[in-house]
Amino acid sequence: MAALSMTWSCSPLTSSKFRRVNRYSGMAFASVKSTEGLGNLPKVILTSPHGSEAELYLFGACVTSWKVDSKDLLFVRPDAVFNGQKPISGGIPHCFPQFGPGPIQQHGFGRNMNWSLVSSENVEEKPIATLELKDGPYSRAMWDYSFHALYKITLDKKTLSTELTVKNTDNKPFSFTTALHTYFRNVILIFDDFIRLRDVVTFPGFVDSVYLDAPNELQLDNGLGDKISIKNTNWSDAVLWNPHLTMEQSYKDFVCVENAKIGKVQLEPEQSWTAVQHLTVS
Ligand SMILES: O=P(O)(O)OC[C@H]1O[C@@H](O)[C@H](O)[C@@H](O)[C@@H]1O
Repeated sequence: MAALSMTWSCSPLTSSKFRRVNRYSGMAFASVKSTEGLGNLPKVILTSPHGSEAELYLFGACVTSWKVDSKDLLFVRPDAVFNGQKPISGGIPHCFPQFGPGPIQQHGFGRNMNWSLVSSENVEEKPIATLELKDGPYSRAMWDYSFHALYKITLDKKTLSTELTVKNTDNKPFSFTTALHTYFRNVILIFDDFIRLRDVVTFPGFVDSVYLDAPNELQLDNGLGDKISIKNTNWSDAVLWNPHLTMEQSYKDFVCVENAKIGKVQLEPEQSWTAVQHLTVS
């Protein structure tokens, strides 16, 4: 029986002793690139060495495209505007700090403010961009609290992950509701919530439903040959929305499956809340 054994003598890793060799020479690298998108808005492109790509706008921290094998699994509505005034209607907009209608603007101001890119890195061939949003005069006029939100987007071969952390940086408690209002490209409107209920929810017409305490994995059959797993940690609720005839030109092309927190998140000063979403296509 053959065995291979190697003994290494340990010496400090100094640059004079070791020559760095590029294991992946000739291969593509993960990258995070800042550029300009539609309406001259700042855009970030994440490219994975495995060929997948994601695009996000700093305005609203909105991921507008997620391509695997050159196929975009997200959908941007044909009526979307890229003018830095109105939220981008498509991709993955944020609803923060309010989901739906209420005391402040519909779905809150998070999708209507400029976030900043605070870091970009490549970890184990995965490009990662982290965006930040803090309160300012615009948010304070509607919601008078100091907060700090971080949004980390990681791209892998077949997975797009997002991690949202909201911290209370005020000296008083606050509460909020929130969602990731994901628009999926779709043709046959079938939503298969197979993990817990083994139910299939179809979209025969207008659908606008909130599922409290939803399973932490949902499966979407987009009718285009893809099954998309929508897995989450801490997004306890789900929202399904398709506008049907109120958006006649495009309702057949998308469905929104939203990871949400409809029950309020209550944060004391210095406390934070984190929720993760993984979209994986197979
Ligand atoms: O047009 P907006 O503000 O982006 O909202 C779209 C829809 O968002 C969904 O999350 C809501 O459940 C719907 O009621 C709403 O119509």
